[in-house]
Amino acid sequence: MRRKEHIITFKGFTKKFKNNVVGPIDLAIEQGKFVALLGSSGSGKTVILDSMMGLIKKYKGTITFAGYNRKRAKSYKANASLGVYQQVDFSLETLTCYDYLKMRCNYTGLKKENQKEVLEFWMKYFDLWESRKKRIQNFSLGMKNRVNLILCFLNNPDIYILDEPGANLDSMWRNKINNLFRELKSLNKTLIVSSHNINEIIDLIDNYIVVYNGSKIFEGSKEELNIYTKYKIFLSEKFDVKEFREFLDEKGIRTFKYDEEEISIIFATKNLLQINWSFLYFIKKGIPIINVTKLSVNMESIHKALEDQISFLGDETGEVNPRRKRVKINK
Ligand SMILES: Nc1ncnc2c1ncn2[C@@H]1O[C@H](COP(=O)(O)OP(=O)(O)OP(=O)(O)O)[C@@H](O)[C@H]1O
Repeated sequence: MRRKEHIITFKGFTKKFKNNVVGPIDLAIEQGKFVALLGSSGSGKTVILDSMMGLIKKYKGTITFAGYNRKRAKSYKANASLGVYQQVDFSLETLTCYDYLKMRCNYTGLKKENQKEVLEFWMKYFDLWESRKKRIQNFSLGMKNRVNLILCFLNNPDIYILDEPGANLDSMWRNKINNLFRELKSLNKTLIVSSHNINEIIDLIDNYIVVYNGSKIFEGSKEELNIYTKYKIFLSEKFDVKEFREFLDEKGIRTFKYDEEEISIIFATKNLLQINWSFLYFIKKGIPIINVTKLSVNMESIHKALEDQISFLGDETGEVNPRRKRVKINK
């Protein structure tokens, strides 16, 4: 069997702040995998990502990134294979889009003779070529976000770190980015995406890392996370809810809220194929299906999926020692 190659590792990583601590955290990210780093606001995602990128240097433990120890001076060399997406605020940026991106090309070490071709390709891809002579500060939020996205592709990196990539983008752009991610996957690139909401790319994710109050509470695959996808199905007429629930129950599919007024019911599946059972049921009954909506996977559903595996020290009332807010790691 091929040995797993870990392109990023955290060993005993601990970052202390005055009133808080992130860690200790151990992580191992395999080359070619897409990893979602999930956690509610303030759980530690940015601290983890900034440390991964080498922006935070003072911490306990060891981080290796593309073969470099992040604490070593030469670790900046690892950034040649790194593409980062963060929401940069361009409100004070007086350069035109083209000039700004050209300047950023110089930082990435992209050869001068290749810069024009690369810039033209990505600006056309993200539909900014026509606006290349306009100042970025006057761009719409969506356009600024696309400039941010271009930044992470300029140096054709092997590792991508993206912090909330779907924000301020409409569905057309999110689909386009999804296709781009699919291509990156086929090229064996590694991608770490941090998000509150992972709906758009859920099908592309191999592994999940979930953090809570500065601790890692889960690291593993979607199957291990035991997360299911919820669907809401709308019917054209009333049906025997009890019988429908029993039918799905037999197939191992959980059902949730029935809304009598809109005649809809929510059910949850572990794989896409299971949806067909509900279609089959209503087709057999001759009840027309009006619509089926995929509901979002949010932090609430992730915490629910982990409920059985974790026991929180402290409670909702906040009676936790803020300096050592810990949860048991169950892996
Ligand atoms: N420079 C800092 N000084 C003091 N505390 C900090 C600092 N940076 C982060 N923290 C604390 O560390 C914890 C983790 O913060 P972090 O920004 O990593 O959360 P996050 O998961 O990225 O949240 P969000 O989704 O809102 O961006 C928080 O309690 C935060 O207050």
